[in-house]
Amino acid sequence: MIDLLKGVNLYLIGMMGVGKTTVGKLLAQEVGYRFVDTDEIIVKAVGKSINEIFTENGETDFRQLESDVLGQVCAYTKLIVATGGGIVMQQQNWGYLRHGLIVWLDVPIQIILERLAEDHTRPLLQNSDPQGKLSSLLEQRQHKYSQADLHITITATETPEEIATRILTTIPSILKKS
Ligand SMILES: Nc1ncnc2c1ncn2[C@@H]1O[C@H](COP(=O)(O)OP(=O)(O)O)[C@@H](O)[C@H]1O
Ligand SMILES: O=C(O)C1=C[C@@H](OP(=O)(O)O)[C@@H](O)[C@H](O)C1
Ligand SMILES: [Mg+2]
Repeated sequence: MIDLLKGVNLYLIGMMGVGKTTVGKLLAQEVGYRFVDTDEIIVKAVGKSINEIFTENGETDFRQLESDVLGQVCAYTKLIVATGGGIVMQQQNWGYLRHGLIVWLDVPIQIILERLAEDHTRPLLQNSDPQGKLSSLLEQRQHKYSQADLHITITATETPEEIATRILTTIPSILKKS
């Protein structure tokens, strides 16, 4: 697998809560790549949580930081990159993502809601109608996510380990196509 990838980065995209950060760490271990998370880099660079950045700086600033970080990250090789769910909405970001292989983790909204029910770290869901918000975000984003090289549809019972294994077993088929 490592030989097949030839150092090419893997970018995980998809809605918040689909498991990009969790599965990304496992993939990095399996492939022997470094793991990076664009949210984590932003938090370290700014010295504020994602919630604080959204509240104090605003989403527009966050999106600029996200693009800056992605632009810097894509200069490196041998990375598994977990992105934030909204990264697909800036056209400029696709130029960066296309440096590597793009994997869309696709999980039904109902499962995401259950996973994030007690989570307060996603500012876009801190309102009275998280289900409505997730639905409208997915509607805006779905056609962007669908431009990934690999679409992984995840069931309610699939573990992060099983998902990582499935991604790694499917990659050879998309590499042959390109
Ligand atoms: N396959 C899975 N099965 C059950 N829970 C999961 C799975 N993948 C992720 N989670 C949980 O869902 C939450 C969101 O996962 P996370 O990796 O942060 O998603 P993302 O980075 O896509 O927002 C975390 O609590 C994580 O432990
Ligand atoms: O979907 C989004 O717009 C966001 C997703 C979050 O990352 P995760 O997808 O890792 O939760 C984080 O970047 C921010 O809260 C905004
Ligand atoms: Mg994440």
